[in-house]
Amino acid sequence: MGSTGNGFAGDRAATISGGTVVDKDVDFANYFCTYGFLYHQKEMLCDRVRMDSYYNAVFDNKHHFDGKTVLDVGTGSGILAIWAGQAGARKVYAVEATKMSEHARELVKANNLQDVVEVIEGSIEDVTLPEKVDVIISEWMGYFLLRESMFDSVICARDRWLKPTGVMYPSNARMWLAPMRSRLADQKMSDHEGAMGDWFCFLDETKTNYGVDMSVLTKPFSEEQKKYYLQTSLWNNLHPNQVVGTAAIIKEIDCLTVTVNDILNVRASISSSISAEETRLCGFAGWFDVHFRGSKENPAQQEIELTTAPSEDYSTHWGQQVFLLHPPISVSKGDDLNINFSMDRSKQNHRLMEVELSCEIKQTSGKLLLPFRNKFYIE
Ligand SMILES: C[S@@+](CC[C@H](N)C(=O)[O-])C[C@H]1O[C@@H](n2cnc3c(N)ncnc32)[C@H](O)[C@@H]1O
Repeated sequence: MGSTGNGFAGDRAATISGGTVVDKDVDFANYFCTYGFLYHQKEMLCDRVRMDSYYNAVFDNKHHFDGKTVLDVGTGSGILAIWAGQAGARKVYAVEATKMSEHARELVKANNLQDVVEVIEGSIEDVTLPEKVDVIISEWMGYFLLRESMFDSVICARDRWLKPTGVMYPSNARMWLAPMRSRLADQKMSDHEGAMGDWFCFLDETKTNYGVDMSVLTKPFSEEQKKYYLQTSLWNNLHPNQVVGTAAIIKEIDCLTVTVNDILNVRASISSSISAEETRLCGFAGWFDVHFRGSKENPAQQEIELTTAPSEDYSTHWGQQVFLLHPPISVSKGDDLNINFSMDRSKQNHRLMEVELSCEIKQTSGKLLLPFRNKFYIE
């Protein structure tokens, strides 16, 4: 119907993402391949917080969809495109890079929307649509919002296919950071010590049994293990009482106007105050929220929020990203934290992130503790 999709497999062209040249085959093997499995789509479809937020955003704001044209960027199973169709869209273009598009097409047909929803297999960057759209809907958020860098593709779609009067679903996004406590810090430290203890046994045995001294590899092995156990951020669903100080916003995004350049990195200088009595500062937790507000000219009738903040009642498949300190630091209520946060894309893989976090702690007495600076990897 006037639209073309390039199959991904075998297409060795390179694309540019945020200034990085990306080999599409490598990207497919490293990133897209898991999205081709139904079990993975099902994990997202089972996330009630995610599902309820998008469902309510669409059906509480039918005026954005009724009789309109919609583009679903990365339709996966087709769920968001189907909802847009059920909410009265005249036409929905549902673009998916992987073979999941075949399941999406079947699902659309089984729900009698084949005359409205057109599933297109291909990368959104390569697809040509026959018209511009009123709404772009997409679930593009990765861990700590920006991991996966899928939002680049949504921005590309917006710049090419959204009418000047169009709206973005979601319309806004924010990243948050807060001090936290967790036993994970001790566990990771002990796992690291165990791995290094095991290495030294291995060195002895290799020398005794096979006559080769491998101790020259101790330094690189130790660096590798340190990165794995102590510097890689962790997925966790925290209880709110593990957040021991005020949370601060480190990035705000207006999905209608943001550029890829704006999301290549995140830089923030924030302060936080310890709110728990005597406790251990074990690290920092990062999470995000997105909002469905429509646009200034065409606002939502009902604003919807999707939050991945620590909650007693709900959890999401995104959880929170935890950046642990080794060793933890004793802090008390009223201590002030000045935190510098920076996040950049990994040079090896534009979908992964590297974080630098430094912090200065001023106790209520006025005494300054030794500042620290740590590097982390969001893998
Ligand atoms: C997080 S999933 C969301 C799937 C579905 N929209 C949902 O909400 O359940 C993102 C989907 O976007 C697809 N995707 C990511 N980047 C894409 C691109 N550049 N072009 C087309 N599809 C893409 C992935 O293959 C994946 O199926």
